[in-house]
Amino acid sequence: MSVEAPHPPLAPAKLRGLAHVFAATRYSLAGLARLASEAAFRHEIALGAVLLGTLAATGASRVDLLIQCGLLLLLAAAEALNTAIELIVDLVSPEVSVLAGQAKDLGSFAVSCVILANLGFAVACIAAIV
Ligand SMILES: Nc1ncnc2c1ncn2[C@@H]1O[C@H](COP(=O)(O)OP(=O)(O)OP(=O)(O)O)[C@@H](O)[C@H]1O
Repeated sequence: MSVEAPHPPLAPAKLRGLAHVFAATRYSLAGLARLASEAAFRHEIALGAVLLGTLAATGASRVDLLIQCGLLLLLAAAEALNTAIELIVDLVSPEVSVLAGQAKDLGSFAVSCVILANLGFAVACIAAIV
């Protein structure tokens, strides 16, 4: 008698219209909850609070604050994609390999670039004010 292997859980059915919008919002919130469990993301939130607080305290314009918020959102997006890369690499290559290391290093570099853009913009704004 042959024993069948258990089926992997099926992906959710494709939705359309408003149901798709609500489902996409639910998936995004689940992604945000997963990201919040990453120490790096919590450090970036702290960095964002410091940058926005410093800009506000030095009298930066609303436009500058909006641009900084946009750069911080880009940082959150980069960190989310970096975390996704790390999860996929750990899934397909849990053993040490050159390609796995390079994939993770590239994700880290992407995050570092956006952190530098945030710091550079904040410093330039503050230097222009004081
Ligand atoms: N499977 C692997 N093979 C080879 N090198 C790896 C592997 N996993 C991780 N590394 C190396 O270790 C580094 C850190 O990987 P790790 O998964 O611990 O990321 P992390 O410290 O959690 O990153 P982050 O702080 O961005 O979440 C990688 O950038 C890579 O250089």
